[in-house]
Formats: sequence, structure tokens, C-alpha cells
Amino acid sequence: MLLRRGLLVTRGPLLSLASNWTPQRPRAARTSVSSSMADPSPAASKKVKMAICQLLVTADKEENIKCARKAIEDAAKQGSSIVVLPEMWNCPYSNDSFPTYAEEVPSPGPDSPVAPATSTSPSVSMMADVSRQCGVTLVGGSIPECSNGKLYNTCCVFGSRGSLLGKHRKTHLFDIDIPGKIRFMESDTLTAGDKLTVVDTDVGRLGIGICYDIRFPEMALLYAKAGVQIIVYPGAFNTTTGPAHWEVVQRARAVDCQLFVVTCSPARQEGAGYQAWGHSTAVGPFGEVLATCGHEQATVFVELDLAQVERRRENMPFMRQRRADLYSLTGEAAKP
Ligand SMILES: NC(=O)CC(=O)C(=O)O
Repeated sequence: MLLRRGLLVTRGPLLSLASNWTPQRPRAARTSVSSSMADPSPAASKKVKMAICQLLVTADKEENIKCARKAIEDAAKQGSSIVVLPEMWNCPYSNDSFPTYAEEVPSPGPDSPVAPATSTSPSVSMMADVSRQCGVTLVGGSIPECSNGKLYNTCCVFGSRGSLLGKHRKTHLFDIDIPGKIRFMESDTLTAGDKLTVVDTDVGRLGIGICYDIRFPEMALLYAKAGVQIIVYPGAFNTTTGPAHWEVVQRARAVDCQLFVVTCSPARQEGAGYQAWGHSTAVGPFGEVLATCGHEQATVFVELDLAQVERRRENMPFMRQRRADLYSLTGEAAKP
């Protein structure tokens, strides 16, 4: 069997680890499902239908909220039980925009009261309302959050009854300078979060990271240690780092940690100051790209079989094989 891009793998029956399900396959979404190993046992599967909404983000906040709501409703109509939004989906990705578009985000909890739609947090209210109305788990990409005079890049996770189950503040700020290509300093306006975020949802245990967080394998390994099945990274790589690293880092995190990795980018907006790479993707625990798309607006539908996480860990028990006598990983990704 030959996998994409010429990787030669062992012989064995072709097996879909997680099949793409596309009642109406979105334009530009691509599926590449592959497996290099025969599934050793037909153990119970636990399938999760996910929609990854690569939204076109404009300077019009109200319009962005409307579009996000519609994408979530459409995904739910097509049977998704979990929907993912992009990083900074309610505003242009720029330090000028973050303070202007920022909202307050309440503390998570099963009874978290979420401000009514008329409040100063319209993006948060919409996400709470639509997740409850559609009965979906929602990983709400990220929005700028204002709290005690500081700004954060914050992802809200809502349960299928509309409560705010968790919030993750981007822990590694995107401060890079590649001369002649791209310079971006999130730290000019944003403050880094100081916690890792594991959330138990109806669809499984999620770990959350935002964009640049994906470059730090220690964080992903701590999530794996905490029993996370899917790490979701809303993210907006760019046209310099995207082609070089976007897919590689997703597959690396998935292989290292033997779990699903899902990314959700904004679509590329011609003429925008920040050119997002797009290519929202789902990767399986054997490092296989399950579904992806180009840089245009699209929803990627994918079915994840969470039983594959355990299977891959049985096949190759990295966790047990670590050499704690030679190295160790400290830190905490507390189980919820
Ligand atoms: N925008 C980010 O946070 C990260 C990014 O573009 C990169 O790591 O490259």
C-alpha cells in the first residue's frame, strides 16, 4: 500500500481509520484517509462526527457572528455533534483589532451564566445560544477577551446544553520576526494564558491549544498524559509558515501523542493585512491526514473513531516505554 506523498508502508488490507462523511461535500475540502496497519481487532468503535468551519472573517463583527452562527447551524443539520471555529473568528487578525473587538468571557462551569445577546459579549452569547439550540459541542475558535485591563486570545468550549465548559487562553504568544517575510508581535497587545485546558464533553476528552501553542510538544504530551483524545487547535498560520510547517506540526503532535489533532483556520481574505494559510485539517493518531481543505471558505466534515486512540497506544505503547530514568516531563494538565 502506498500512502500519500510516497510514504511506503507495510502490506495489509486498506482500512479507514476514520472515514470522511460528507452529506454534501464542501467545495475545496479534500479527504485523504489512509492506514498503514491492519486493524488488529474489531474492538468497539466510538465515532464522532465533527465539522471544522473555515470561515471568511471580515472587519464587520456583526456579520462575522452571523456567518459563524449559520455555519454551526448548517453543520448541526448535517449531523455533526461537535463543531470547531477558527482562531480570531470575530475580528481581523491584527493587533489594531484585538482591543476593539474584545469581549468579556465568564468563568466556566456547568451553570455558567452567559450574558444575554444584548450584552457587551455578543460573540460569547451567540456561541452559548447556538450550541444549546443545536445540541452540539462547540469549540469556539478564539476571540479577543478583555479581563481586568488585559487582553487574551481565548477559546471558549461550550457543551451541548449551552454551558461554558472551559476556556483556554493562548499560552504561547505569536512573536516572530522572519525578515522580509513576516513580523508579528502578539505580545504588543495580548497577555499569555497560564494554564493548560482539558475539557470533558459529550463527545470525548478535549485538550485545547491556540495556533502557536501547537509548536510546543510538551503541552501536547501533557494532554496525552491526561487522557485527551482530541487536541483542537484553532489557528491562523500564514503564507510563510503555513506551507513550511502547518501540516508537519499537526502530524508530529498526532504521532508523538497518539491522538487526534484538529486545526481550524480562518479562510484567506485577499487584501487582508494578515494572509491566513487556511488548510483546516484533521489528523488521526497514526499521523494520517483524514480530511483537509484549501484556503477558501469551507466546512470540513470528518468522522473520528476515538477507539483508534487506544488501539494505536496498544500497538505502540510509547507511554509505557518512556525512559523516566533519562528524562521526564513536568507540568500539569489537570484532568477536569
Ligand atoms: N499565528 C500563530 O499564532 C502561529 C503561526 O502563524 C505560526 O506558528 O507560524
